[in-house]
Amino acid sequence: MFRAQLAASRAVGRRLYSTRVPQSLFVCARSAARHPTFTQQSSLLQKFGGPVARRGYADASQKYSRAKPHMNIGTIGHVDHGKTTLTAAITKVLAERGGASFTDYKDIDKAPEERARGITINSAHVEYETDNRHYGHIDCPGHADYIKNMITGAAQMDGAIIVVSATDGQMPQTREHLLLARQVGIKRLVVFINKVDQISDPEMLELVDMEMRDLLSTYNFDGENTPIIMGSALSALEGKNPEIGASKIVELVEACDSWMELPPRDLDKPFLLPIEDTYSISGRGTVVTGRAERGICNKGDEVEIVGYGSKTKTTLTGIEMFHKELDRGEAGDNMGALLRGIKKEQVRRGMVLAAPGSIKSVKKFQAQIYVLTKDEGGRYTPFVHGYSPQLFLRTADITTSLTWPADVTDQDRMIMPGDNVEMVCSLVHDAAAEVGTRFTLREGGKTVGTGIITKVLETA
Ligand SMILES: Nc1nc2c(ncn2[C@@H]2O[C@H](COP(=O)(O)OP(=O)(O)OP(=O)(O)O)[C@@H](O)[C@H]2O)c(=O)[nH]1
Ligand SMILES: [Mg+2]
Repeated sequence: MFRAQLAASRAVGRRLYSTRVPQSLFVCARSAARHPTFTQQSSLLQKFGGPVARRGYADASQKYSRAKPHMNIGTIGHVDHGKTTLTAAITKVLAERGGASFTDYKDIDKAPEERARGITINSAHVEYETDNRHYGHIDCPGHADYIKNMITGAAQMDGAIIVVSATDGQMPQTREHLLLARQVGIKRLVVFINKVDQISDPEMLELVDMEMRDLLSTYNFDGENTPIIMGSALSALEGKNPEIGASKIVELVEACDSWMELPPRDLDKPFLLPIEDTYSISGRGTVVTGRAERGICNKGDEVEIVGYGSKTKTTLTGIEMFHKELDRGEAGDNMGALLRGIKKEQVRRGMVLAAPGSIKSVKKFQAQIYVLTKDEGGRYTPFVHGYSPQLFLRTADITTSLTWPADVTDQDRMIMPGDNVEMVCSLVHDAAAEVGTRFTLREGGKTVGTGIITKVLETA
């Protein structure tokens, strides 16, 4: 039965794509074999496309359309609360309405190339369209061990759907993810209370609703007005109980459209793209991927690779998004960028691609840091001057030592969970950063603090 559903939604997906491109897809498929786009050749295939793109149908004649505004959202929340099921359900329901190609649960969670390359569970990307918007959607893993991925995944989000199981209510990672969402600049969330098929007592649902509104307010979100949708992702995915299944997915997507605001894109600022991943494409060069944080870039532009001791100039020879070529990339785009004459070894995750001279790489800075409490998933015990956690800044992951600024007289003072302190961070490697850049501190699989740079003390 499932297979029939899959085939049906793929047929919808095919129709959708074939109306977008003037040629029949089979022609595309043939020409794609001769002129594959560079993301197609890379293992990005799974990450950046629905079944159509993944099977190699897209080709260079498919230009990325900017007809609808693009927004990056995703599912966050506690482990097993149903984030992946919900992601699959959204693509299924929208595929039936012609706005997506169905990506099944197993395709999101167990991407074959992830297995082949031996990466642990990574954030997975899917795309879909509503009447008003084009969404890129990241499904974040909820397990505490995968929080590192969640941080870089969440860093690409303009808005998020926080999934809470009605059977459990809010859990430690519900809180941790809310804090991280705040940290990475997400302003508005939509709540999906999942698994309502398992709840018979409406008061229980009311309680989860109230608790979530409180929690949202605690983390400075608009607890009162945030849309909360109650439904069952599994029912929607299995095509059962439409009153808590498909219709709730439609409500959820409408809530995303109306409540989440398109973020202002910093188009006037110099171009900056934090590098998330790198790929080597035989015969063409090296591709870096990530979400452009600010500015615009054009094919042929000169760019600089900054961080980890590098300050290398190169030329941007190709730009792609969701397997479609672009002449221009802009802030908010989740893109692949082809670099001229750069070897894969010269670039790595954590570096940035930037307009030449627009950002410096720093080694030491002063920052305002909030130390998480144990209830927020942080440390149970205080730490002292000299403490060395991992610092996550954009896509970079660097060991740092934390010390008191010289003007603090009591240098032996302990830093308690829940403290808000100004400290000096000395990095083992340099990273592109400036005043106002936010970061997270982690230790042994836990987020222990979050911070913002207030003063640069030493550049690379
Ligand atoms: N009864 C019921 N079960 C559900 C529902 N949604 C998801 N599940 C089940 O809950 C389990 C976890 O679902 P996932 O979608 O994998 O959860 P997740 O949040 O992505 O989990 P992680 O990625 O590991 O954090 C699976 O067994 C699902 O079938 C629902 O609406 N009702
Ligand atoms: Mg999942």
